[in-house]
Amino acid sequence: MKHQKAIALVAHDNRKRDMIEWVSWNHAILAEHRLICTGTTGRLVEEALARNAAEALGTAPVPPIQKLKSGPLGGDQQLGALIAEGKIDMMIFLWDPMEPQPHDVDVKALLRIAVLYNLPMACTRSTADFLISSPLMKKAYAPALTDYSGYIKRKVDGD
Ligand SMILES: O=C(CO)COP(=O)(O)O
Repeated sequence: MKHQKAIALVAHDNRKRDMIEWVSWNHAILAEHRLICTGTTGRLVEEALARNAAEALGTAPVPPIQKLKSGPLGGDQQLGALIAEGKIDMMIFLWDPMEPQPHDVDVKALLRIAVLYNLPMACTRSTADFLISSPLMKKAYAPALTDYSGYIKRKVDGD
């Protein structure tokens, strides 16, 4: 991943306030990167950053924001596919530990694929603070990937 990072932002409904506060607080740093969000999170993030930018009289630019579908409508899966394609550099995913989601399987799949690809990922605001303030944010960085070639070449019934 290069200096400018593709940062995925996702928050469940009970965590959206946290996400909005976090992006507002980190507006200046986020402005140096690209944001990819699930639908509703993206709309709220965009509105919050636009509000901030207006208050700062245009001195804080709003970073480019790509909005995927809403999470339960396929957005989590779209994001998972982008991770598998190597198009996401890090993810802040504030998921709700107190309420089951209609798309629990998609949430689990997104978390799994992020771990599979050794993606820098924060699921709490405090970890997000550590990630965003890491010196690695300003550098190129290549997460070590597990070699799955043995798995890909394995013999299966029918080979
Ligand atoms: O459901 C989500 C993540 O699992 C988030 O989706 P929204 O950002 O569209 O609310």
